[in-house]
Amino acid sequence: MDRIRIRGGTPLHGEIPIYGAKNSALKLMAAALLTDEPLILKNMPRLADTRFMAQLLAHLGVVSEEQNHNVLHLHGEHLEEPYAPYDLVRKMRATFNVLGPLVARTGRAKVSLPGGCAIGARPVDLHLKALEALGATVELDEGYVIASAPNGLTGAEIDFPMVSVGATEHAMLMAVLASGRTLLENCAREPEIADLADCLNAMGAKVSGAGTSTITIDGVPRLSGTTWSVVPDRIEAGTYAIAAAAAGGEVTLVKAAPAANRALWDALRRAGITIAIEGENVTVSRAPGTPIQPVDIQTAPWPGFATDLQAQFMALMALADGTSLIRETIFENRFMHAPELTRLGARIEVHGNEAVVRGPAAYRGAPVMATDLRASVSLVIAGLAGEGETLVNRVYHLDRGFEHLEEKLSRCGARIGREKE
Ligand SMILES: CC(=O)N[C@H]1[C@@H](OP(=O)(O)OP(=O)(O)OC[C@H]2O[C@@H](n3ccc(=O)[nH]c3=O)[C@H](O)[C@@H]2O)O[C@H](CO)[C@@H](O)[C@@H]1O
Ligand SMILES: C=C(OP(=O)(O)O)C(=O)O
Repeated sequence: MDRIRIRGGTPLHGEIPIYGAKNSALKLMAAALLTDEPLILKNMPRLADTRFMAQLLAHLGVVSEEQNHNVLHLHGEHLEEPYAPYDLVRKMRATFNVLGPLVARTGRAKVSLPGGCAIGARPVDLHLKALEALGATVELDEGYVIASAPNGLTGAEIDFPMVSVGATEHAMLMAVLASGRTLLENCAREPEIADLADCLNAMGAKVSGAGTSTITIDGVPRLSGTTWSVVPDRIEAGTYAIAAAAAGGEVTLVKAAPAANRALWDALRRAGITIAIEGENVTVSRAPGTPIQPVDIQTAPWPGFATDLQAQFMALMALADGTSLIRETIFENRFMHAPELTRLGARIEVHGNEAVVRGPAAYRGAPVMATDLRASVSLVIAGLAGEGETLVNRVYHLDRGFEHLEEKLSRCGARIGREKE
């Protein structure tokens, strides 16, 4: 297993290109199941998660081929048995999104309940209710969902009782091939949802309202292939922005889709970090030694502060000149980074869904354990900002969501490398 070694204390200077969004790419890949024509995805991130999704799709009959570095060609001309076994679904959440497209295209599917970051219970009840509302019968049997709609899915009105990114996307992936109109209410509004809707429309679907709380879908009998470019990864961009704020220096994030991260820019500015937005690029700067102000944040569905940036922001707030309060409202167990940040010198008390972060702390390097994807990168940020050597173990979590992390940071002057444990 790999681990990452960081010698901290060096400010970051340079440019970091932002790649395509993992959380969009995975759902776009699932859309390949909806058509017998090729779906070509450009600006694809090369991650453990996208490789894993490609394996699952291959098992289902979608042939995938990397055409060059960031272009993935997917072709589901003839699907295999619509069965997604536990071993191919357990590692991550987005694999579950094959269920709806399989039922929509083939009339049935058997898909294992999903895995993903262990940041909460993460039920899939809303996904299953959407599938039932569209007319499928759904049974649970020994950890598998068995769904059937032999005569196809039928449009329906679905009012989600809570905002869910995955359920909104999954319902769209089902309803595009249903007969008649589907109205989705209380939808998530994340930029990745509009990306998926726009790609589906380019395939011939009729989806309107994505990016607002109400999405209307007029089903079509078949979809064609298309070529689509994945939106930039706002979480990757936000992570490097916070790294530059914590370590000091000046970093330009290239093709960073700044409009997707307004809540973060606002929080960083309140913390005293300079954020300059020019077109699609963002320059983040803090002169080393300039104090960081404490800022309270609360995670919320987009356009609120992203839960996927909460751990990274906590690593920054530990350095702030005073106490900040971080409230996590999306997942009930997303503070696993707090004890690891504490090992590096942070002072954090967790009470239920609130963390009180008492700054200013001076991070000092130590061996730490990555517990989930964004928690892992918060430890990298603390390592970069601190003195001495930090060893981040269990790096496979990081590889789920960050491509070329060490290379991108090294090019900005960080002393960071990967080694075998
Ligand atoms: C692959 C992917 O895109 N993952 C993202 C997606 O996860 P994911 O799609 O799993 O997150 P959701 O928006 O669905 O989860 C929000 C909340 O709803 C709950 N819930 C969700 C579905 C359901 O059927 N029942 C239910 O109770 C969840 O447990 C959670 O408490 O959005 C999250 C919130 O922005 C991000 O942190 C994840 O990085
Ligand atoms: C929680 C995440 O991913 P997943 O939903 O796949 O677990 C994430 O990307 O931060």
